[in-house]
Amino acid sequence: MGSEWTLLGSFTATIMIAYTVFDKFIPTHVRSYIQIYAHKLIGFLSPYIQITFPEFSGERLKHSELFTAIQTYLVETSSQRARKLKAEPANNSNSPFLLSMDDNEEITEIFQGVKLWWGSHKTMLKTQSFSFYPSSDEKRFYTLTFHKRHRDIVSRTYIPHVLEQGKSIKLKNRQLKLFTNSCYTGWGGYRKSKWSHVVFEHPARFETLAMEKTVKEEIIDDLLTFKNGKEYYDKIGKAWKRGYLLYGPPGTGKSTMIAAMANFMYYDVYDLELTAVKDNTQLRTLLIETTSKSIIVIEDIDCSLDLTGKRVVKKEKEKSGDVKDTIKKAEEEDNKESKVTLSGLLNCIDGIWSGCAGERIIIFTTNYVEKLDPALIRSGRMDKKIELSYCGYEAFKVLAKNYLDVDYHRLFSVVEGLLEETKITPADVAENMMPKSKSDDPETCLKKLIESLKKAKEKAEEDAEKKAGEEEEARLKEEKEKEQEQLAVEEAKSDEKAGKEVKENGFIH
Ligand SMILES: Nc1ncnc2c1ncn2[C@@H]1O[C@H](COP(=O)(O)OP(=O)(O)OP(=O)(O)O)[C@@H](O)[C@H]1O
Ligand SMILES: [Mg+2]
Repeated sequence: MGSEWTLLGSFTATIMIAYTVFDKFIPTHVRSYIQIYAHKLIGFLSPYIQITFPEFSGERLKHSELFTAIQTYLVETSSQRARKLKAEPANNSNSPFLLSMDDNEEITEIFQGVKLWWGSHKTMLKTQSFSFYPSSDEKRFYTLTFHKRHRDIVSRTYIPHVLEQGKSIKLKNRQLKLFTNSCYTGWGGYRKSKWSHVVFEHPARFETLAMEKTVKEEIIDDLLTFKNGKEYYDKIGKAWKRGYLLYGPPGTGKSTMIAAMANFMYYDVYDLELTAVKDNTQLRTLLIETTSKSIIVIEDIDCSLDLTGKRVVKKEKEKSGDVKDTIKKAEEEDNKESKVTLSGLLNCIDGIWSGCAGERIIIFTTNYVEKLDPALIRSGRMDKKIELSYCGYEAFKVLAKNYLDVDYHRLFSVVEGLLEETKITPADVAENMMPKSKSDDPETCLKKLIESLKKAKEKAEEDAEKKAGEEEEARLKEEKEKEQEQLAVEEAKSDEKAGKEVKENGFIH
């Protein structure tokens, strides 16, 4: 700032020193007069404007969201520039502590060619009352100083920019949550389902997801377009939502992709277990309770809902093997209480889309896409269908980088050849390639993988041969049956003919 400001600074400092020195001797009402006139004098002489952002606002002294957003913004921008910093514990997993501008510290910032000064301050209120909380008497505030000719740009552009940035940084730094719904019995024996959550700390990222590069990029683009599409969705009059269907055999990375999406978008995950929801009404309540910027996941949709609307307990069936018992149990349960139906689910999804503002993604996963009702996966409900399939060479290279930290190895070409002839899931490739001891180098691990790929290939060939043999046997059997049928028809015909002749001629040759 110019010499004018320096002069003013010294003048203010002198006033402040005088104010501090005589603090104890001057009565409160005289002090406040001095304060008012000192500020008026400064305001009259100075071409600069100062805005104060207090930590608490309103009659009930609510924590100001404005202050929090500025604080977050300044933590990100000031820690590089401020010379007096303070370290505070952070409650996110990115870093154990946060560095922010210390009290009574000032930093400068240039925004669109405009110079601005941010100051961080703290005052102590002198209260008579006793408090257990020493910090409750502290009043913190930020000041923003700028030349009065920039008043418009600061109020119309800069402050909204700081608030928006602060909010988005806060969102990025918050801890993601994984919600699951569980059943409990409320008053009067009424069964309810409610969300409970844990911190979501899945390490999956798109970079470590093994799949074709082009498909991966397409999905990332789609997610980014969705994230930045608020205005577009408003313009076309559509709720800001997107539905994904992930399908493919077990172990191809459907759940891993959901975790990667959540980390990429910074969205909470609501893992909805339909079998723990009593009826359609409860389902609606659960979905309405979800917040925006979230991913609602219904895994194995074909197992959670029968497409005629009747719930089945396929997973249990598979586990126990005792089909009759499980069906009986499921029937008993169904008799005891109502159930979520396909139409109920569809209504809830459409309801939540139109009824709740805010960005939401809903993801269904299935191993059997062909079993799903077309109504469930029609465009508008499921906007994008993503197939996760067996491991190809590109996906293998990502896994090799993840697990062995190699970009290339002479054995890659052998693996490539075998992958073209074998169907193996990324989960199996990962399992076979993972080093089992410290002495396992990339070569050993790749050889192990090659061995299991060869075995898988042999087994597939054997299975194919067996299947071809069975098909041939079935074909021959069918042909033989047809021949016998034909023979029987012909015999019947000749018997009929002979019978006619006997009738007409009255004798047998
Ligand atoms: N495409 C992939 N990229 C990286 N890792 C993968 C991939 N697919 C599978 N994996 C690995 O295999 C494990 C199992 O994968 P995941 O649970 O995502 O499969 P899924 O498709 O959800 O299977 P399911 O249909 O049985 O639920 C994961 O923990 C991950 O380590
Ligand atoms: Mg899964």
